[in-house]
Order: sequence, then structure tokens, then C-alpha cells
Amino acid sequence: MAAVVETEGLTKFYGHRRGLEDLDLEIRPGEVFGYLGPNGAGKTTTIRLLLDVIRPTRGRMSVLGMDPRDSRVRARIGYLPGELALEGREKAGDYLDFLARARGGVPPEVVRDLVERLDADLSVPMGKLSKGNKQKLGLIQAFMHEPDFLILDEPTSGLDPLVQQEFLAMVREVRTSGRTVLMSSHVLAEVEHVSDRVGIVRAGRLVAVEDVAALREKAVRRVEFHFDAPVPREAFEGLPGVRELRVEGASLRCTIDGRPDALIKAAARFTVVHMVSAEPDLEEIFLTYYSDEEGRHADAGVKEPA
Ligand SMILES: Nc1ncnc2c1ncn2[C@@H]1O[C@H](COP(=O)(O)OP(=O)(O)OP(=O)(O)O)[C@@H](O)[C@H]1O
Repeated sequence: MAAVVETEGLTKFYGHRRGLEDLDLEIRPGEVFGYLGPNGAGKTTTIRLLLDVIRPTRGRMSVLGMDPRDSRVRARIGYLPGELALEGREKAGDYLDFLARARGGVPPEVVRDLVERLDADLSVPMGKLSKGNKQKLGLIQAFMHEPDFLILDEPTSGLDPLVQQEFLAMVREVRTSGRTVLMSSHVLAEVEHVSDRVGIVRAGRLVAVEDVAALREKAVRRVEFHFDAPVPREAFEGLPGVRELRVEGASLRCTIDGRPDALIKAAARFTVVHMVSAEPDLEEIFLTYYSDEEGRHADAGVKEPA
């Protein structure tokens, strides 16, 4: 099947300032693509180009197999902007009804269902919406007409953890139905559980595209085993991927790089009473893409405080 997004040498300069340069990107049908980078990396520029809000300095692109200037493209896209300009005294709920009609008559129960799922309070005038409710309204209008392609710019900002979970469930449902999602974020943790692939953009350039499953396999995990009796250190030395090995009496701690298979088989020769394996730290891998030759993190803004 044809790509949902295909760009070739896509470039945008704002005067002399680089917004995006030579982007070659392919987003496949039915995938959730996480588009990651720190502030100012070029994520919003990419999104605005795909939506024909701004025009490229050079390069070419197609969206849903068409030129983004083709007016038929927009109707098949659901878009959540990074910054929603929602002002005025009109009730937020009324504005949503207006959008539902403008999208060719979205059934009221579909809108109601989304309002309930995201626990949105739209009873107030738009100018008085809280940041979280503004974001929810933005999501509802992006999802409600069941578009073929969802473009979500920083979708989880301002959502509390429970609502974030519901949002991620909605994204998974979109994928299950064979539709496609592009979501930007500056935090890997926000997109890694739902993305099939992530693209990492920095200073206007795409520096990597990675399969999330492959990233996870490469990731470093911290592992602990507790046995019913002391174990010999030699039994665990030299195992593939095992580093920082510490054996103290009946406890073993180490990091494991890649598959834990050999370590688990070695441990299984003794009686394991307890085992702890931390989630792989993908953020660590992600940050290596942002390090310069000296290993410093070039963009401190990438990592959010925990
Ligand atoms: N309208 C504009 N005029 C001039 N420069 C711009 C304009 N829009 C973006 N830029 C510049 O282009 C670069 C990329 O910005 P962009 O907004 O695409 O980044 P981003 O990754 O979306 O960041 P953020 O997370 O802050 O939105 C930045 O250096 C930014 O200052």
C-alpha cells in the first residue's frame, strides 16, 4: 500500500533560519509514528508543511497519496495543533457541535462518547477552559470524524496520567482500525508505549528513524535475582550482554544489554526466589542521539525532569 506520508528533500527556511532541512520521511499505512525532538527541532514545521499551512522552500511531499495543496486531503486528516487558540464567550460544547456539523455531521453519540472517555468539561466559555480541557477539546475534534490520518502535535501536554492512558487507548484503536497516526513529542516516554516507529529530529534534521521494538531490544535493563542460597559469581561471568555484575551472597545485580536469555538460563540452574527487571531505559538510548562527540547532551531540553 502507498505511504501515508512521503517526503523527499523537504526543506523550510524562515528567512535565513532553518526550520527543517532535507527531510526524507515515510509514514506507512496503519502505523503510529512518534516524531520526537526538543523544542525548536522542526516538528511543528514538518506538521505545518504536511497540512499546507506553510509552503516548503524546496523538496516534495505527498500526504495520503496526494499533494497537500489538494483540498480533498484536509478532510481525511484529524489535526491537533500544538497551541490551540480557543478564545471567546461561546460555550466550548457549542463550538464542538459546530465543528461536528462542519465535519459533515458527526453523530452526537460519537462526540458524547469522546467527551466521556476524556472526562472533558465543556460547559464553560471557550476563553475560560482550563489547559487540560482545551487539550481535550482539541483531541475530540481531531478524532471525532474518524479520519484516515491523525496528526497530533504534542497531544499529551496538559493531560493528567489517567486521561493520558485513555488517550493512548484511543490511539491504539485508531491503529487497530488500520488508520495512521503521527504524533510529536519532546519526551520519548510519552510515545514509546504506543508508537511502532520513532523518528528523531534535531536542529531541523531527521537524525534517526527507529523501530520501537528494536530500540527496546537494544536497551539496557537493570536486573536483580535473589536466590535461596549464595551463588558463585563465576556462573554468571562472561554471559552475553551482562555488565556491572555484582554477586553478594544470595543476590545478583547486573545490567543486561539486549536479550536476557543467557542470564535467565544461568540463573535457572539455582533456586530463584525473587526477580526484578526494570523497564528498559529507552530514554538513555534516545539521548545518545543528542550527544555530541564528547558525549555531552547537545540539547538539555530533551529530558524532562521525572
Ligand atoms: N514563523 C517562524 N518564523 C521564524 N522562525 C521560525 C518560525 N517557526 C519556526 N521557526 C524556527 O524554526 C525552527 C523549528 O521550529 P519548530 O516550531 O518547527 O520546532 P518544534 O520542534 O515544533 O519545537 P516546539 O516543540 O517548540 O514547537 C526553530 O528554530 C524556530 O525558531
